Amino acid sequence: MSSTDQTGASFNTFDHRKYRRTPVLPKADRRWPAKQIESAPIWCAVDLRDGNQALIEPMTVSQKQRLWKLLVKVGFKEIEIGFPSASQHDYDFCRWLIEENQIPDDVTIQVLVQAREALIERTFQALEGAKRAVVHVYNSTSPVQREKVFSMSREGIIEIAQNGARMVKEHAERHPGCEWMFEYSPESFSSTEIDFSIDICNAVIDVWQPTPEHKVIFNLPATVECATPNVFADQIETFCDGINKRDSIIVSVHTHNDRGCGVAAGELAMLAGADRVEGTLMGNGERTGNMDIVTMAMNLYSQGIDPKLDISNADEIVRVVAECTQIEVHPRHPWVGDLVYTAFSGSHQDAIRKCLAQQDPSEPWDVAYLPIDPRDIGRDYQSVIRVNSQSGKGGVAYVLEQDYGLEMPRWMQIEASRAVQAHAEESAKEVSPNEIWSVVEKAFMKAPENLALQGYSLDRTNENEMVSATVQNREGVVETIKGQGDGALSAFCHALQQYLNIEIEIVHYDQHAVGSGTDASAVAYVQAKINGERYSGINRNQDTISANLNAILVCVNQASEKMLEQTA
Ligand SMILES: CC(=O)SCCNC(=O)CCNC(=O)[C@H](O)C(C)(C)COP(=O)(O)OP(=O)(O)OC[C@H]1O[C@@H](n2cnc3c(N)ncnc32)[C@H](O)[C@@H]1OP(=O)(O)O
Ligand SMILES: CC(C)C(=O)C(=O)O
Ligand SMILES: [Mg+2]
Repeated sequence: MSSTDQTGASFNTFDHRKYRRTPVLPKADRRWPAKQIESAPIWCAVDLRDGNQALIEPMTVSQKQRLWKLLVKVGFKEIEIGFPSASQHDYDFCRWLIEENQIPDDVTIQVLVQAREALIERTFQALEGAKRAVVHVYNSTSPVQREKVFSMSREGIIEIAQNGARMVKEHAERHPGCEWMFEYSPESFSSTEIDFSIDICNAVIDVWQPTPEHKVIFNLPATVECATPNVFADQIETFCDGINKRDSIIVSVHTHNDRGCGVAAGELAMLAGADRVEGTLMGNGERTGNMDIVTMAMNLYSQGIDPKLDISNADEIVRVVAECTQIEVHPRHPWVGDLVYTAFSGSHQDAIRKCLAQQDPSEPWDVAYLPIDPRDIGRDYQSVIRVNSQSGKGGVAYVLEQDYGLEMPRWMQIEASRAVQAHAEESAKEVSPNEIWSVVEKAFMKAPENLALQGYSLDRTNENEMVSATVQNREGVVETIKGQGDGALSAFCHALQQYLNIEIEIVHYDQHAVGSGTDASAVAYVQAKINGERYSGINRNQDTISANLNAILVCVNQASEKMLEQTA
């Protein structure tokens, strides 16, 4: 297939010449780049409308009810509940909210409607009995919509907007029992010439006559995201500068994510003057979705700004949204995906483990690779470090410390990590904490029992420790061996040296307690050079000396096994 450009030349498929660049506004007084976001915007959740209209199977009333309850729980004070004139489901849902008193006093519902008489009438029927509501009316304003969809001049499009605004106002006046608020969206704002966007909104102002006490909302959508976020920010700043009665207007933005910058555009729009942000949880919505409110709220949170939304139970949010929309959340979704606080790679694990160990709970969060404390959103540290073939000693050490209480010295971490790495490479899979333990147990704790310790006694004379130990060999013969040294470990090595006729030199030795009180035990780590080769052993025991002697026995047994293999 081919099409033609303005000069009559044909385009191929995947031919970039087919597309036009979005112009950048010639703006001399750009102020937004020097600003910072200081506080959360007024949030409006549009999950039940924009999110819903994009689903393969729109939500049932009961799914909407569930999502509504979640939105209220998360703390939204403005919630667009649907397009009641478009479907019976949306109408019934609106009636349920009102008739069943489901709307908390501090929450305002919002409904969307086209600028069309019959639809506006039906919308007000749906809102009968509401205490407070935002009626959101829209029509599209961009050149392509004007020329190809509506076949109208700018004047005709302004007339649609003014008629819609007038009808909404008149209906509201007929229902004085409700505290009404009006919202107008020049749909496709981001693709509309900025002077026309300002003109059409000023024309709506003429109808609605807002005041600082009774403001109206102008919601400026990037209906289809078509440029870099800075271009959108320029449009918002220019709009804020040019609109009449700015003090009577709440400037709202509603970005979509076609280029993957929905959140960035929303954030830059706030710098440019937007007061309010519409979006959805995890960004469900038309095509690539709406602006993701969870992401923007967490972006604020991670900068020390109160997002005015409670994302502390992220897993519940993810679960309910996925169940209601039937769309899974990607495991790498910003802030709330399953894998976003998990490090597999060695150097990341090492840095995280060191930083977590130094993090003072009374100091600001300062942990490499973890932009927030995962516990803030209900995640635990358990899953922060996971091990596969990309992992290093830090990860293995972290898992063994967290799950099994082993505080391995650095040299032992290196040994353990080698064994786990070899296992991971062989299996080509993630290695679970259980498997890590099994690998370490097999390699360093459970060497074949060529020699087993049955008991020992110590006798200290002058500077020397005398050890007398009962050992059983693989044939079941029990013997008492004796040695002396400047401590129990060296005395035991001396005894083993004589008994087995081998050379033993302790290269590393460490030990620590695990637990406290009657549950306390000791863990000993020993690395020994036996007949010129290094072996490492770990033993955990109620008794510290037994832990030490057993750890050296692991090394000796490994060496014996190797010697047996070599002579076989
Ligand atoms: C960017 C957005 O998300 S906008 C919101 C979009 N959401 C939805 O459309 C979901 C709900 N909508 C619907 O279910 C249907 O569109 C309904 C029930 C509201 C209306 O359905 P229908 O009357 O069958 O018509 P349809 O939506 O196709 O309307 C197109 C007509 O309305 C006109 N129209 C479209 N939008 C608007 C508007 N905002 N204001 C005034 N007229 C409009 C069109 O020009 C067209 O007119 P024509 O029939 O004279 O050619
Ligand atoms: C109705 C409007 C606000 C909309 O959803 C959009 O333009 O994306
Ligand atoms: Mg939208």
